[in-house]
Amino acid sequence: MSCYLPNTLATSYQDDLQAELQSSSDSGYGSVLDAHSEIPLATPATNSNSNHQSLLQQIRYNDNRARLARAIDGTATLLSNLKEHNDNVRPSHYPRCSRNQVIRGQSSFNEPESNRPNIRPAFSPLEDADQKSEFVDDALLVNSSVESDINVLKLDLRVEAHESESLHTLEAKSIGSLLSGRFTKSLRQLDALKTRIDDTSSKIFVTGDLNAGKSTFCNALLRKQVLPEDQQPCTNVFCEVLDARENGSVEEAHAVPHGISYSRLDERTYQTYPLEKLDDIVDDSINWAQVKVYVDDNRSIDQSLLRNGVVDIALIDAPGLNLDSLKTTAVFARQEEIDVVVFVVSAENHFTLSAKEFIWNAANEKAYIFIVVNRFDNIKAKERCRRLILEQIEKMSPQTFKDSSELVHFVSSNAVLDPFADPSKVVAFENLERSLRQFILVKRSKSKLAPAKTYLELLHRDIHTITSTNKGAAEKEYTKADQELSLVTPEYESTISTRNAVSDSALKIIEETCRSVQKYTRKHLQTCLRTMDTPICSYPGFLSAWHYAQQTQSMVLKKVEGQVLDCESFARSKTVSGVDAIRQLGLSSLKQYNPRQFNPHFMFSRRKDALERTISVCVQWSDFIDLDQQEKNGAIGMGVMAMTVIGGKFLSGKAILDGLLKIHGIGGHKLAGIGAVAFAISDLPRAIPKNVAKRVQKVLDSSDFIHNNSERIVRECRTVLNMPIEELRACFQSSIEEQARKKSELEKTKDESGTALRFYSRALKQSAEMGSIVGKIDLELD
Ligand SMILES: Nc1nc2c(ncn2[C@@H]2O[C@H](COP(=O)(O)OP(=O)(O)OP(=O)(O)O)[C@@H](O)[C@H]2O)c(=O)[nH]1
Repeated sequence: MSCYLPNTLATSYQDDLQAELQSSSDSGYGSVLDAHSEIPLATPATNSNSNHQSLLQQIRYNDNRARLARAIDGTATLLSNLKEHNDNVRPSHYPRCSRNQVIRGQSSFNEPESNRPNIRPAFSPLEDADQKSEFVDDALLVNSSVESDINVLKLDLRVEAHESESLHTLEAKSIGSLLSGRFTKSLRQLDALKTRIDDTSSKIFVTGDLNAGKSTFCNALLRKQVLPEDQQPCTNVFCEVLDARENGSVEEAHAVPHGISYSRLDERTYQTYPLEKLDDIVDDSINWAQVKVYVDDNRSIDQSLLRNGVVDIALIDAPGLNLDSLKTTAVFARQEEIDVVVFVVSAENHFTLSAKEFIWNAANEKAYIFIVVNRFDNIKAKERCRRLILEQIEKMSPQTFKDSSELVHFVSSNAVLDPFADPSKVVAFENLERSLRQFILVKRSKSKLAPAKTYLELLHRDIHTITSTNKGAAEKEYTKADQELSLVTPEYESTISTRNAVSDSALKIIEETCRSVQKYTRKHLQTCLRTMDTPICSYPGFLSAWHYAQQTQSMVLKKVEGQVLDCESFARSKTVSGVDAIRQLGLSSLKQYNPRQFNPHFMFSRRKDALERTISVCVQWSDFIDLDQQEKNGAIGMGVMAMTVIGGKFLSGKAILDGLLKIHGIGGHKLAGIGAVAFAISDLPRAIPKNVAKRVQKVLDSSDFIHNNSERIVRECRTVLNMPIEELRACFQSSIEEQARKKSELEKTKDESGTALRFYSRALKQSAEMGSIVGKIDLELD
């Protein structure tokens, strides 16, 4: 476990150290130590500064690590929210922009230009919405230019979209689902980065020419004689030196056979040896692929390399390089967990061909290599040796040569554990150790923290682009819905009130029409019935009295029926006017109103109408005598009786006459009878129309003829007039329903886009803040 200082403590301590360093004449590592000389120029004061700087770097590393860890957590939460919104609320838009817009965008992240990843400049987090709104046109659509705008959240639509779908036909849902996949992938990546920056283990890979003193160098670092040293090449197996606390504080060696994946907890994967037996194992490359050497290092964290307060370091002592081992060693050095490659070269031999090839390749991959020029004590012309070696390094790794004061050290490793050695050699080695510690931190910062920082920056640029796009789209959608609602709502309310007003007016038209028709019908029929007792046809004479009565009755009935038809005709014309008036209401108030064809001739054309207007009456004997007048003449009782006896039998005038005479003869008042008969005959032209009218009237009264017909006619008018009203209502209803549907959709859109607007505004702000924090993290530890 590493010992991290709390951030607040770290910051205050950092400030103190900074102040102290500023007051010092030395500004950094390079000026403190002449790394090319075995005899250090450092004084105790400068050594102290160097220690402080080393500690300061540790603090800064831990501070950066903690800030990146917080940024990763915050970004993961933000990304989860974006995914949740995209998955469950509404699919996100994917930006489409032109290259011009990309060029116009400026990065706001506080990072030196040279350190920025090789990506397009993103929009400033606090950029105004106008610029963004240009960015969101056709937001749902994508085109190839989008590839240059989005990095880690980029949708590879050529691969991810179904072949049959062109980019422009991808629906919002499909884009949302593709984005969701990207969010998930990015969340996984954040998780991996968090694990990576939380990982405190680090490996130093020590390689070099045969017999250059690699094992001696490792032992010097450990301040312990652990690895076998020999005059002749003896290390044939990769030896990894680890802290014994990782092995329950037991010092021992685990020899791992070829083809076996080592697991400390699984004893089947290795064979255990005491450290004293290492000589036998490291030589035996036939049986062992690698050896794990657990060593106790109880020194304080500022002295111990295995446990230095920031990282848990493992040292790997590799077999000496030759043409056979070159390939294997190069593969080993390339491993992800190798943070630092230390190349040990003998000052006496300089670089061999294998060494040159290895450094050349490793320099290309790891950029910087820490070079230990060992056995410097054996060199007399030290300056010449240093110059020659540096010239070689310049050719192999220009980067390493550039920082050679920090990365190239001329030492004598065997002096460290030699109690009689020249102290200056030990000091030189200690300076190497400090450089190595710094180098490890710098490398670690680059290998562990830099990828996290770069990824977070890229991700926040993408999140910024996507949230800007979505915010812009939501804003546009909200404004549009709001504007449309401000038109649709009053229109909808107006349609409802117009519908009510039109309905009232139409009902009024119906009532007025029906009232007028009813009034007309009643009055007309009543007048007709009152005036039908006047002779209606010419009297053909006594002998045709029966025919006269029949004709009179027929004409009376026809007259009544005619008057009913007249009323119907009046009602029809009134109805036509009413229908027209109602339709006019519809035409003036509805945009889409196509009334059905109306044929007024179909009114009153049913069989029922014909029956209602027809009167069924038969001619009767009483039609021939005016009973009122006979009563006055005193013969009523006899006449009535006689007529009752023969009533219905006479068929002609002669028969009537005979009948009348018999009636009066039987009564014994012959003369009076003859007189009465004569009167009755003479009264027939007047009596018949009067009696027929009276009887018809009676029949009509008893059958409620006027009322029934007026009701029938009015009912028909009402039925017909209701039709255009129903049409109008239906039209209004569909118009209102359409407007209500549109209104409800707009309200929903406004509500949803308002929610999205608030959500993306928040996300944009959070991303801008986090992006800015990440941008300010300076991983340079020098
Ligand atoms: N004079 C001198 N001798 C050294 C120095 N460092 C190591 N040696 C000697 O060099 C010889 C080889 O040292 P090793 O540490 O075994 O070399 P190596 O590189 O590990 O050897 P292999 O891995 O087996 O190839 C030993 O005899 C060491 O004592 C040094 O700085 N000065």
